[in-house]
Amino acid sequence: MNKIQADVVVIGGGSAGMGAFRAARKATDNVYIVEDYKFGTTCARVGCMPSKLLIAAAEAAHQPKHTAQFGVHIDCEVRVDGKAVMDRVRAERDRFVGFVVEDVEAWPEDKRLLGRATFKDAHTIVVTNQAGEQTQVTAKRVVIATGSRPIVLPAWEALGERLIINDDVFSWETLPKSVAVFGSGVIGLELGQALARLGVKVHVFGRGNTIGGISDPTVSAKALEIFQQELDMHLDANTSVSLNAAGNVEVAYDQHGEQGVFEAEYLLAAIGRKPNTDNIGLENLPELKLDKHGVPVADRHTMQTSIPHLFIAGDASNQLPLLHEASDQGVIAGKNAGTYPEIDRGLRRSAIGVIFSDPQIMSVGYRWRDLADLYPDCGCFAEGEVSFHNQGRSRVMGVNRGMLRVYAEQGSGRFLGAEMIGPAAEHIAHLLAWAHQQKMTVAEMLDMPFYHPVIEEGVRTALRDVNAKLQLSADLEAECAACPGL
Ligand SMILES: Cc1cc2nc3c(=O)[nH]c(=O)nc-3n(C[C@H](O)[C@H](O)[C@H](O)COP(=O)(O)OP(=O)(O)OC[C@H]3O[C@@H](n4cnc5c(N)ncnc54)[C@H](O)[C@@H]3O)c2cc1C
Ligand SMILES: NC(=O)c1ccc[n+]([C@@H]2O[C@H](COP(=O)([O-])OP(=O)(O)OC[C@H]3O[C@@H](n4cnc5c(N)ncnc54)[C@H](O)[C@@H]3O)[C@@H](O)[C@H]2O)c1
Repeated sequence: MNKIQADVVVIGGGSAGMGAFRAARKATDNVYIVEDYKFGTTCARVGCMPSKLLIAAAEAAHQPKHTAQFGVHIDCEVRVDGKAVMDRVRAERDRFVGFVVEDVEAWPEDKRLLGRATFKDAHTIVVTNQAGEQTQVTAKRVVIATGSRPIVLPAWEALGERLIINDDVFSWETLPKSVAVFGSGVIGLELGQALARLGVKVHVFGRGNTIGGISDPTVSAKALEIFQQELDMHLDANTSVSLNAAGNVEVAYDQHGEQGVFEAEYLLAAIGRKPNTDNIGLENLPELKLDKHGVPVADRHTMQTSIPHLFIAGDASNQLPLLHEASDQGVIAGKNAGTYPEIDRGLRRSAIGVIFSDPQIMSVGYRWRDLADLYPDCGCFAEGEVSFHNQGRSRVMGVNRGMLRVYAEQGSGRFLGAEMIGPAAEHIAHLLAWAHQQKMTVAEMLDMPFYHPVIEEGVRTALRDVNAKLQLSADLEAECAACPGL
């Protein structure tokens, strides 16, 4: 067996692992990165980028069919060429992946190991490549950046190749006729709506009437109302899944007494993702503290686990499975692994999440659910809102669907967070996340300029609404700082 002595080994060559490798190399050259499958990252290869390419095609197909409200009529058929759609998705995707791979190939070849890494003990990692050859890396410090994988229910395994995950969608040569999407979270909404707008027959099956992970009941109800107008959704159905005689997937469902059967070419599993920490030999590290999901517990500012020389980053950490978080966490973990035992608290930014459905969904800072837990029954957070139905610019543009709700702290008037479905949510999310990270009060936000007529004037309306409900005083601020959930 080949044997290597390393200062740092990074397990996983995705966005978090790449950030960790670069950051660790600032402290020492003796850093190795191990990738089990292919360099190129989940985000570029089968995640963020190809999903947004598919959504862009869907928007192009959707818009010409919805011009009549402006008195503009396109009196010809919109034709979707499934093969051309998927050709563009894959070609553009490959271009993005190409840039990532170029970066990786600029790194020293001997420091890049291809194969599956597993822990033998807290300093020893065995890497097994596809030919079955093994390399043993003895490392002073380790970063786990192994990402996540889709959850697949055991009952679905019998569907064989009719069961698909996001990776499969982006290798399609053309569009299928029908897909049963399981999960009405981020992936289910983004891919389900895009496929439906491209002419694929789609039914979405969810659980507990939740949609897009929205926690605010008012925003969630609005989102349900909007998406139910466009998509066939069964968000709280009992389902049973089988293969029929034609080899297609058959979903029999019962949604509160309404029964039906949906036949589809594929079942897309989008019911959440699971960190890749259950298959890397962590059982050989008995001193490692794990949470109830079997994921190593880590300090969010240092990414250090309970084994001081072991760090974790990205989806593997199960903290916030998003691309910018994976990159930030990777840099923090890699830097600290490079300089250990000297470690620093890295920058963790305000939370921001965007779903690229139409309308878009976003959340910033604390979600409504978090606040209900932090301030239970003490009345310490106030809520304000705006409906986009009569919002000036949104009506002008015919995108006047949705609702923004903002939250602020009593006493201090500090802006705490927001949830929204509606127009330009990806941009409004940034505006609000920057204000949140700056710890601005609602009054300070209202002192900022708002142009006319813009969709952001809706933000001002929501801020004014919450402002009117705020009571500001040092006494109340102290009282709220002592709320039982904080
Ligand atoms: C369909 C989809 C759309 C998405 N869209 C967005 C979006 O729009 N915006 C956003 O912010 N986020 C989005 N995400 C989430 C984002 O892609 C992830 O949060 C991010 O890619 C995680 O990066 P990572 O480095 O943790 O994992 P990855 O990039 O998956 O890297 C982990 C790597 O570790 C390797 N590995 C695993 N086990 C081992 C082992 N034992 N040994 C060696 N190597 C191993 C894997 O092969 C993989 O290459 C999306 C995800 C999906 C699935
Ligand atoms: N725009 C983005 O930033 C973006 C896009 C895609 C993916 N992602 C990342 O990928 C992660 C995974 O996405 P996801 O959509 O798979 O997970 P998710 O957690 O967003 O949604 C899963 C959904 O599946 C439902 N569900 C659970 N069990 C079910 C069952 N048995 N039957 C039907 N529904 C069931 C849940 O109620 C939930 O609504 C996200 O958390 C996000 O971090 C981000």
